[in-house]
Amino acid sequence: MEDRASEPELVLVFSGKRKSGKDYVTNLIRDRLGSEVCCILRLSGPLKLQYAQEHGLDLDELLGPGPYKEQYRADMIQWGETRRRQDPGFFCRLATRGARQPVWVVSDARRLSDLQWFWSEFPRQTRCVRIQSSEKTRKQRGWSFTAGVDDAESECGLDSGVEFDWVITNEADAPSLEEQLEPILKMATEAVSPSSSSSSSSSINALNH
Ligand SMILES: Nc1ncnc2c1ncn2[C@@H]1O[C@H](COP(=O)(O)OP(=O)(O)OP(=O)(O)O)[C@@H](O)[C@H]1O
Ligand SMILES: C[C@@](O)(CCOP(=O)(O)O)CC(=O)O
Repeated sequence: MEDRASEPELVLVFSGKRKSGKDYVTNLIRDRLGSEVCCILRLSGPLKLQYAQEHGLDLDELLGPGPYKEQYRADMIQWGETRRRQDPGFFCRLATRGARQPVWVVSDARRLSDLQWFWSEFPRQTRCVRIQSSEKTRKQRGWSFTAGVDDAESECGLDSGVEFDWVITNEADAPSLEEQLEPILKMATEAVSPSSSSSSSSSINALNH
Protein backbone atom coordinates (compact mmCIF):
# COMPACT_ATOMS: atom_id res chain seq x y z
CA MET A 1 0.00 0.00 0.00
CA GLU A 2 1.24 3.47 -0.84
CA ASP A 3 2.04 6.14 1.72
CA ARG A 4 -0.82 8.56 0.96
CA ALA A 5 -2.46 11.37 2.85
CA SER A 6 -5.86 10.16 1.63
CA GLU A 7 -7.59 8.38 -1.24
CA PRO A 8 -8.72 10.65 -4.09
CA GLU A 9 -12.35 10.72 -5.17
CA LEU A 10 -11.43 11.24 -8.83
CA VAL A 11 -8.18 10.90 -10.79
CA LEU A 12 -8.17 12.61 -14.19
CA VAL A 13 -5.15 11.39 -16.15
CA PHE A 14 -4.32 13.70 -19.07
CA SER A 15 -2.06 13.04 -22.01
CA GLY A 16 -1.28 14.83 -25.24
CA LYS A 17 1.55 15.70 -27.50
CA ARG A 18 4.02 18.52 -27.00
CA LYS A 19 2.30 21.92 -27.11
CA SER A 20 -1.16 20.37 -27.29
CA GLY A 21 -1.95 22.42 -24.19
CA LYS A 22 -1.76 19.92 -21.32
CA ASP A 23 -0.63 22.53 -18.82
CA TYR A 24 -3.04 25.17 -20.14
CA VAL A 25 -6.09 22.91 -19.96
CA THR A 26 -5.24 21.27 -16.64
CA ASN A 27 -4.59 24.71 -15.10
CA LEU A 28 -8.07 25.78 -16.23
CA ILE A 29 -9.60 22.76 -14.52
CA ARG A 30 -7.69 23.40 -11.30
CA ASP A 31 -8.67 27.09 -11.39
CA ARG A 32 -12.34 26.20 -11.87
CA LEU A 33 -12.40 23.62 -9.08
CA GLY A 34 -10.09 25.54 -6.74
CA SER A 35 -6.83 24.41 -5.23
CA GLU A 36 -8.49 23.06 -2.07
CA VAL A 37 -10.45 20.58 -4.17
CA CYS A 38 -8.07 19.89 -7.04
CA CYS A 39 -4.32 19.48 -7.37
CA ILE A 40 -2.22 19.10 -10.50
CA LEU A 41 0.27 16.24 -10.35
CA ARG A 42 3.01 16.06 -12.95
CA LEU A 43 4.78 12.76 -13.47
CA SER A 44 7.65 14.78 -14.91
CA GLY A 45 7.91 16.82 -11.67
CA PRO A 46 10.02 14.41 -9.62
CA LEU A 47 11.91 13.42 -12.78
CA LYS A 48 12.88 17.04 -13.53
CA LEU A 49 13.70 17.73 -9.88
CA GLN A 50 16.19 14.90 -9.66
CA TYR A 51 17.56 15.52 -13.17
CA ALA A 52 18.08 19.23 -12.39
CA GLN A 53 19.89 18.41 -9.16
CA GLU A 54 22.18 15.84 -10.80
CA HIS A 55 23.00 18.11 -13.74
CA GLY A 56 23.06 21.53 -12.02
CA LEU A 57 20.13 22.89 -14.08
CA ASP A 58 17.40 25.47 -13.47
CA LEU A 59 14.38 23.51 -12.21
CA ASP A 60 11.87 26.33 -12.79
CA GLU A 61 12.94 26.57 -16.43
CA LEU A 62 12.68 22.80 -16.83
CA LEU A 63 9.15 22.95 -15.41
CA GLY A 64 8.05 25.93 -17.52
CA PRO A 65 6.70 26.16 -21.07
CA GLY A 66 9.74 27.89 -22.62
CA PRO A 67 12.49 26.57 -24.92
CA TYR A 68 15.06 25.90 -22.13
CA LYS A 69 13.80 22.38 -21.34
CA GLU A 70 13.90 21.36 -24.99
CA GLN A 71 17.72 21.29 -25.00
CA TYR A 72 17.58 18.59 -22.33
CA ARG A 73 14.43 16.71 -23.35
CA ALA A 74 16.07 13.82 -25.24
CA ASP A 75 18.53 13.20 -22.41
CA MET A 76 15.84 13.55 -19.74
CA ILE A 77 13.73 10.96 -21.56
CA GLN A 78 16.64 8.50 -21.57
CA TRP A 79 17.42 9.28 -17.95
CA GLY A 80 13.80 8.68 -16.92
CA GLU A 81 13.50 5.52 -18.96
CA THR A 82 16.44 3.96 -17.15
CA ARG A 83 14.49 4.36 -13.92
CA ARG A 84 11.17 3.28 -15.45
CA ARG A 85 12.73 0.08 -16.77
CA GLN A 86 13.60 -0.90 -13.20
CA ASP A 87 10.25 0.28 -11.81
CA PRO A 88 7.48 1.47 -14.18
CA GLY A 89 5.53 3.08 -11.31
CA PHE A 90 8.52 5.00 -9.95
CA PHE A 91 7.46 8.52 -11.04
CA CYS A 92 3.73 7.85 -10.53
CA ARG A 93 4.40 6.98 -6.90
CA LEU A 94 6.60 10.01 -6.31
CA ALA A 95 4.21 12.41 -8.05
CA THR A 96 1.19 11.27 -6.03
CA ARG A 97 2.92 11.13 -2.65
CA GLY A 98 1.33 13.53 -0.19
CA ALA A 99 -1.51 14.66 -2.47
CA ARG A 100 -4.45 15.45 -0.21
CA GLN A 101 -7.10 17.02 -2.46
CA PRO A 102 -10.08 14.89 -3.51
CA VAL A 103 -9.57 15.52 -7.24
CA TRP A 104 -6.21 14.73 -8.79
CA VAL A 105 -5.35 16.01 -12.24
CA VAL A 106 -2.33 14.19 -13.63
CA SER A 107 -1.20 16.47 -16.44
CA ASP A 108 1.34 14.41 -18.36
CA ALA A 109 0.86 10.69 -18.81
CA ARG A 110 2.95 9.43 -21.73
CA ARG A 111 3.14 5.67 -21.58
CA LEU A 112 0.71 2.80 -21.22
CA SER A 113 2.55 1.88 -18.02
CA ASP A 114 1.51 5.28 -16.57
CA LEU A 115 -2.18 4.59 -17.26
CA GLN A 116 -1.84 1.02 -16.01
CA TRP A 117 -0.43 2.25 -12.72
CA PHE A 118 -3.41 4.55 -12.11
CA TRP A 119 -5.95 1.95 -13.29
CA SER A 120 -4.39 -0.56 -10.94
CA GLU A 121 -4.10 1.76 -7.90
CA PHE A 122 -7.39 3.64 -8.41
CA PRO A 123 -9.63 1.50 -10.61
CA ARG A 124 -12.85 3.20 -9.50
CA GLN A 125 -11.58 6.77 -9.66
CA THR A 126 -9.38 6.89 -12.78
CA ARG A 127 -10.55 8.54 -16.01
CA CYS A 128 -8.29 9.23 -18.99
CA VAL A 129 -8.41 12.41 -21.04
CA ARG A 130 -6.59 13.07 -24.30
CA ILE A 131 -5.78 16.60 -25.44
CA GLN A 132 -5.27 17.03 -29.13
CA SER A 133 -4.23 19.95 -31.34
CA SER A 134 -3.22 20.13 -34.97
CA GLU A 135 0.46 20.31 -35.91
CA LYS A 136 -0.21 23.79 -37.29
CA THR A 137 -1.47 25.02 -33.92
CA ARG A 138 1.30 23.27 -32.02
CA LYS A 139 3.86 24.96 -34.27
CA GLN A 140 2.28 28.34 -33.53
CA ARG A 141 2.81 27.52 -29.83
CA GLY A 142 6.50 26.81 -30.38
CA TRP A 143 6.67 23.14 -31.34
CA SER A 144 8.95 21.81 -34.05
CA PHE A 145 9.51 18.16 -34.91
CA THR A 146 12.55 16.62 -33.21
CA ALA A 147 13.64 13.15 -34.28
CA GLY A 148 14.20 10.85 -31.33
CA VAL A 149 11.59 12.78 -29.30
CA ASP A 150 8.45 13.22 -31.40
CA ASP A 151 8.74 9.74 -32.90
CA ALA A 152 9.58 8.01 -29.59
CA GLU A 153 7.46 6.43 -26.84
CA SER A 154 7.53 9.61 -24.77
CA GLU A 155 5.36 11.31 -27.43
CA CYS A 156 3.73 8.34 -29.21
CA GLY A 157 3.18 5.79 -26.42
CA LEU A 158 -0.55 6.60 -26.14
CA ASP A 159 -1.28 7.30 -29.81
CA SER A 160 -3.28 4.09 -30.17
CA GLY A 161 -4.70 1.25 -28.13
CA VAL A 162 -6.32 3.41 -25.44
CA GLU A 163 -10.00 4.19 -25.17
CA PHE A 164 -10.01 7.65 -23.65
CA ASP A 165 -12.96 8.73 -21.55
CA TRP A 166 -12.80 12.17 -23.16
CA VAL A 167 -10.87 13.73 -26.04
CA ILE A 168 -10.47 17.51 -25.84
CA THR A 169 -9.60 19.40 -29.01
CA ASN A 170 -7.62 22.47 -28.00
CA GLU A 171 -7.93 24.58 -31.15
CA ALA A 172 -9.28 28.02 -31.88
CA ASP A 173 -11.91 26.63 -34.27
CA ALA A 174 -13.02 23.70 -32.06
CA PRO A 175 -15.95 23.93 -29.66
CA SER A 176 -15.00 26.14 -26.73
CA LEU A 177 -13.02 24.63 -23.88
CA GLU A 178 -15.91 25.71 -21.68
CA GLU A 179 -18.22 23.38 -23.56
CA GLN A 180 -15.75 20.51 -23.88
CA LEU A 181 -14.71 20.56 -20.23
CA GLU A 182 -18.23 20.72 -18.86
CA PRO A 183 -18.75 16.94 -18.42
CA ILE A 184 -15.37 16.61 -16.74
CA LEU A 185 -16.05 19.47 -14.33
CA LYS A 186 -19.50 18.03 -13.66
CA MET A 187 -18.02 14.65 -12.77
CA ALA A 188 -15.46 16.32 -10.51
CA THR A 189 -18.13 18.39 -8.76
CA GLU A 190 -20.26 15.31 -8.22
CA ALA A 191 -17.30 13.27 -6.99
CA VAL A 192 -16.63 15.88 -4.33
CA SER A 193 -20.29 16.41 -3.33
CA PRO A 194 -22.16 13.28 -4.43
CA SER A 195 -25.53 14.73 -3.39
CA SER A 196 -25.05 17.89 -5.48
CA SER A 197 -27.57 17.90 -8.29
CA SER A 198 -26.66 21.28 -9.76
CA SER A 199 -24.75 21.35 -13.01
CA SER A 200 -21.25 22.77 -12.80
CA SER A 201 -21.91 24.74 -15.95
CA SER A 202 -23.40 27.61 -14.01
CA SER A 203 -20.10 28.11 -12.21
CA ILE A 204 -17.97 27.90 -15.29
CA ASN A 205 -17.02 31.22 -16.69
CA ALA A 206 -15.92 31.73 -20.26
CA LEU A 207 -12.78 29.73 -21.03
CA ASN A 208 -11.04 31.42 -23.90
CA HIS A 209 -8.95 29.93 -26.61
N1 LIG B 1 -6.37 27.30 -25.65
C1 LIG B 1 -5.29 28.06 -25.55
N2 LIG B 1 -5.37 29.39 -25.63
C2 LIG B 1 -4.26 30.17 -25.53
N3 LIG B 1 -3.01 29.70 -25.35
C3 LIG B 1 -2.86 28.37 -25.26
C4 LIG B 1 -3.98 27.48 -25.35
N4 LIG B 1 -3.51 26.22 -25.23
C5 LIG B 1 -2.17 26.31 -25.06
N5 LIG B 1 -1.78 27.60 -25.08
C6 LIG B 1 -0.39 28.11 -24.95
O1 LIG B 1 0.44 27.29 -25.76
C7 LIG B 1 1.66 27.02 -25.09
C8 LIG B 1 1.82 25.50 -24.92
O2 LIG B 1 0.79 25.05 -24.06
P1 LIG B 1 1.11 24.10 -22.82
O3 LIG B 1 2.39 24.50 -22.16
O4 LIG B 1 -0.11 24.00 -21.99
O5 LIG B 1 1.33 22.76 -23.65
P2 LIG B 1 1.90 21.36 -23.15
O6 LIG B 1 1.14 20.30 -23.86
O7 LIG B 1 1.89 21.34 -21.65
O8 LIG B 1 3.37 21.47 -23.75
P3 LIG B 1 4.74 20.75 -23.41
O9 LIG B 1 4.45 19.36 -22.92
O10 LIG B 1 5.45 20.76 -24.71
O11 LIG B 1 5.37 21.59 -22.37
C9 LIG B 1 1.63 27.77 -23.76
O12 LIG B 1 2.28 29.00 -23.91
C10 LIG B 1 0.14 27.96 -23.52
O13 LIG B 1 -0.14 29.09 -22.74
C1 LIG C 1 11.47 13.83 -19.72
C2 LIG C 1 9.98 14.15 -19.77
O1 LIG C 1 9.39 13.87 -18.52
C3 LIG C 1 9.81 15.64 -20.08
C4 LIG C 1 8.39 16.15 -19.95
O2 LIG C 1 8.33 17.53 -20.14
P1 LIG C 1 7.01 18.33 -20.40
O3 LIG C 1 5.88 17.67 -19.63
O4 LIG C 1 6.74 18.31 -21.87
O5 LIG C 1 7.29 19.72 -19.91
C5 LIG C 1 9.30 13.29 -20.82
C6 LIG C 1 9.30 11.82 -20.49
O6 LIG C 1 9.23 11.42 -19.32
O7 LIG C 1 9.36 11.03 -21.46
